[in-house]
Amino acid sequence: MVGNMTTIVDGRALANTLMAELQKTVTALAQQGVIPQLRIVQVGDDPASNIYIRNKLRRAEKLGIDAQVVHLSATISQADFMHVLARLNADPTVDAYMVQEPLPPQIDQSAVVAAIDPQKDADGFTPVNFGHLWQGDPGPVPATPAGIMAILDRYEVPIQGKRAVVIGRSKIVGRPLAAMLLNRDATVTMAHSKTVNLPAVTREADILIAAVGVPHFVTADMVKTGAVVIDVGINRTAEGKVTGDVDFAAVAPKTALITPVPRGVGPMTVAMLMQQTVNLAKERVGHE
Ligand SMILES: Nc1nc2c(c(=O)[nH]1)N[C@@H](CN(C=O)c1ccc(C(=O)N[C@@H](CCC(=O)O)C(=O)O)cc1)CN2
Repeated sequence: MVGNMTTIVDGRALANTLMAELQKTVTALAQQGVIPQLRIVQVGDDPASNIYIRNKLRRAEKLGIDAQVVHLSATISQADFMHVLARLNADPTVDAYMVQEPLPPQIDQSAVVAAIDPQKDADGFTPVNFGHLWQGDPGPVPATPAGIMAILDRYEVPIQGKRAVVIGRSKIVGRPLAAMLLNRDATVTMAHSKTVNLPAVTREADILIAAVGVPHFVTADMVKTGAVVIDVGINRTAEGKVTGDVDFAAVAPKTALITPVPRGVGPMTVAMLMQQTVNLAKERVGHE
């Protein structure tokens, strides 16, 4: 049971709405002879990555984006990997590409991200684009936090002046999301594994974002009544199901709005990647 006043976000429906809007741009580009070109670099065969990549390919095909996987061996060397990235950077037919994470241990992830051409950075992970984001002048931005901001906006959650607490400081979610919230004039706290008295910190939040990677980490006592709670967790149970970082059943009745897992933030990640690919393709055409 969820409290009367709780809104449960439907991330899949919202992603569909945004994609229907994006479809108009893709159709207009196609009329100019432009098909956005996305490449997804996959190293090895991580089962979860296979699912996410399949979702991305499906979504791209439906929209009319040409998305192709560059599949590399799990044992590829750093040097060979860098050659693949150099080829993608130099290929004028590629608008945007991303390197699916996680990467195998022999690969230096920071070096990989730094080697991506910032103008083809579908994920918004490069240091250059990260810098732009933190300067309040964003270019391409990471898809998951962009999806969270889209949820907040489409569900008309006020951000300016609100206290936002982000639990988790990853490069994919926590750090860029903190910058995005700050750019929208929230008062942002970044909490993490070394934060002292975390429940006292999270109880201050008007907007609480859990990006920890621990199932049911956020319990009801950590949440202020009437808060907005965004669950970024994708944790696999022993039964192969997906569960979030928030104890949904206990927390939801206290909230004004909450995202479920699955069908909350996850589908928005794929939608935002599509949006970013189209933006980068548009920029290329504009620059021609
Ligand atoms: N280079 C990147 N690697 C990874 C990213 C990323 O943004 N860029 N994010 C995640 C994986 N990811 C996208 O790549 C992703 C995760 C989850 C979903 C999603 O739709 N989840 C569904 C559940 C699907 C399931 O059954 O597993 C949901 O929440 O409803 C899409 C994309 C890590 N790597």
